[in-house]
Amino acid sequence: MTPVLDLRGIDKSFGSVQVLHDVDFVAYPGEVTALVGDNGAGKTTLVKCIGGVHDLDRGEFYFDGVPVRPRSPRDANALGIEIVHQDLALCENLDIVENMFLGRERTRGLSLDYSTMEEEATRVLSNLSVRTIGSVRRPVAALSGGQRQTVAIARAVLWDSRLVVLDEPAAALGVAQTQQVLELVRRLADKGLAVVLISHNMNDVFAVSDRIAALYLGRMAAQVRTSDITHREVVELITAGRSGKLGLRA
Ligand SMILES: Nc1ncnc2c1ncn2[C@@H]1O[C@H](COP(=O)(O)OP(=O)(O)OP(=O)(O)O)[C@@H](O)[C@H]1O
Repeated sequence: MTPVLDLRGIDKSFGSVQVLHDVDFVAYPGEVTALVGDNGAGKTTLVKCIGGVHDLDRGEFYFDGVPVRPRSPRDANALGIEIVHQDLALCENLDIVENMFLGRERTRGLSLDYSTMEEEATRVLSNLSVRTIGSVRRPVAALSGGQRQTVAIARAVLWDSRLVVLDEPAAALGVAQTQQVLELVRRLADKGLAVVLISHNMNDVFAVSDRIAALYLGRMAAQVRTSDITHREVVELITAGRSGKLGLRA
C-alpha cells in the first residue's frame, strides 16, 4: 500500500538550534497514526513541516508516492493536507456553517451562497455520523469543547482531504466527549483518510491508532504497528528513546 504521506530524512533547524534530525515518517490511508513524544520532542514542528508552515532544511516529501514540496499552508491544502491545530482557529461570533467555510466561502454571483454551504456542512456532519451538534446555524460561542473540536474536524474533511492531522483533539475534554471525538477520529480513517493524531494520552493512543510513531529529542525513535508494542514500551520510547530492540542506538 502506498502511503499518503512519506517523509524521509527530514532536518529542521531554527537558527542554530536543530529541532528535527533525519526524521522518517509515514501515514497510510485508512489508518490512524499516533505521533507521540515528550514536550519539546518536535511533534508540532514536524506537523508544521507537513502543513507547509515551515519549509524543510533537508529531506524528501512524498505525497501519494509523488515528490512534493509544500511551502505554504495553501500548497498543503491544495494537496489535500488539513491540519487541525490545538487552538482550533474557530471564530466565536460566527455559526458552524460560517466557520466550516471560513476563507473558502461558496458564492453565488456577488453574495455568499448560504443554502449550498448549509447543505454541504449538514452532509459532511451526517456522513461523519455527528448527531450531537444540533443546528448548523448555531454560533460556535454556544458550543461545548467537544462540539467545537467536531466542527474543526468536520471543516478539515469538507475539502478533498487525503491527510488530516489532529493536534491533541481530546486534550481539554471530559470522558464522554473524549470518547465521541475518538470515535470521530476512527471514522475519518474508516472513510479512507490518513489520520495523524498527536496525543500525550496513552489510553487514547491505544484505543484508536493503527500505528505509533515516537519522537525523542527530534529523532524518530520508532514507528511500529500498535498491535506490536506495549503501553510500557511506548512510554520507554518517549522517555528514553529506546525500549528493548526498539528505538535509537546509543
Ligand atoms: N519557531 C521556533 N523557533 C525556535 N525554536 C523553536 C521554534 N518552534 C519550536 N522550537 C523549539 O523546537 C523544539 C520542539 O518544539 P515542538 O513544539 O515541535 O515540540 P512538541 O513535541 O510539539 O512539544 P509539546 O508536546 O510541548 O507541544 C522545542 O525545543 C522548541 O523550543
